[in-house]
Amino acid sequence: MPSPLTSLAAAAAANFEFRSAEHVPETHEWPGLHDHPSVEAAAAGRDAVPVVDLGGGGDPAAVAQAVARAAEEWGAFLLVGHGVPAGVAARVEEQIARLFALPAADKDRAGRRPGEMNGYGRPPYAVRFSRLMWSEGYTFAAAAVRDEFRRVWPDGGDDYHRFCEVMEEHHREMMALGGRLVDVLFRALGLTDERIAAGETERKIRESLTATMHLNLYPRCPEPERAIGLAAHTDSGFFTLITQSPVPGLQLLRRGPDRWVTVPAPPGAFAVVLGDLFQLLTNGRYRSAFHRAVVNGDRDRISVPYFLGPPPDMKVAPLAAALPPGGKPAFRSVTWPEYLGVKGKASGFDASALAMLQVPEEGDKKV
Ligand SMILES: C=C1C[C@]23C[C@@]1(O)CC[C@H]2[C@@]12CCC[C@@](C)(C(=O)O1)[C@H]2[C@@H]3C(=O)O
Ligand SMILES: O=C(O)CCC(=O)C(=O)O
Ligand SMILES: [Fe+2]
Repeated sequence: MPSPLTSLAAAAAANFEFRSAEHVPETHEWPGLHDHPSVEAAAAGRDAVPVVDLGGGGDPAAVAQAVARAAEEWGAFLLVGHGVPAGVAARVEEQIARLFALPAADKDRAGRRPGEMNGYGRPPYAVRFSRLMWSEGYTFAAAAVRDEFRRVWPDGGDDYHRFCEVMEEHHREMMALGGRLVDVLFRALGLTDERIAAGETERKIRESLTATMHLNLYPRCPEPERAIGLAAHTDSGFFTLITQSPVPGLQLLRRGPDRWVTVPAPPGAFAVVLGDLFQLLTNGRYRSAFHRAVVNGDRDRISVPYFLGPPPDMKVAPLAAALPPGGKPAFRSVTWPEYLGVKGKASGFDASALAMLQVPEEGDKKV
């Protein structure tokens, strides 16, 4: 793991102005970005990013089969036919562009404080890296938007109210869609409708979902090959619904041969990315997706990941219904904050951290 930024470099970088940059400075230059080639998603074949259509008329069994394949092989898919009105994403993007265009002093009032998750600034895992990413971010609990954004607009006002209304509309739509998607993912695992509706754990998971939003602005970059918008990682919660500008930038790592597949960004589609806790919940059957965001030489890009996961005090364990007959859970139970602690100590920011929660199989030697 590269050493964290020195305080001097961090201070210099904090004042960095993306808009006036003609080059990528050393503080933002990432080595190893092209260790694997980047490829466009194909229309068919092994690099075709799976598309799941929830639209009416589809055979539920066929939808479940498509979701199971996507979740097992990619840990990600594009979601269409979801019923969320197109205007919601357009309004969200407009408001986020306005937020990030505010004077630095307004945004810095909401700066993320050390040890805190919420606020304006670099994403939490950025402390692990010695280089800076080509992006601005803002993280907040989706249910607390009004309190959070008083930090940016202490006096309230029209801009504040409009921003909050639009984020709340997005939150309502995404939470409803997230609940539907939990059921679809469970059905794809082979759970019966009865179990999904009435199984105690299954119901608890659906009804207690919590949501965090992280707003990303990737400013146009004069040398896009030398910078990264968001370094490669897996998300740690259950799954993430990503709204993105019609500018591709999200990439998924595919193995054998290793390559970064760029996810298309058709208007109206959400990218769904499974996180590590869903991998644990399904006893390893579904995979979290290792992904990153690249930057664009001509255009800004905005993405709005909506992270869904369990409440902080809920222990997540492999679902009984996901175990093979007579099989044992492969992982011990963990809360989301406990898992973030485990992952924070691992060498990469990916699902390999789950290995630390693995239950030794019978017959394994104790060391
Ligand atoms: C809910 C969360 C997921 C996240 C950590 C966080 O508490 C809030 C921000 C999320 C984010 C966004 C950028 C990448 C990421 C790895 C990070 O550092 O912050 C993810 C975190 C995650 O999924 O673990
Ligand atoms: O910008 C994107 O499409 C991906 C964002 C992302 O992976 C994240 O914020 O965790
Ligand atoms: Fe992510």
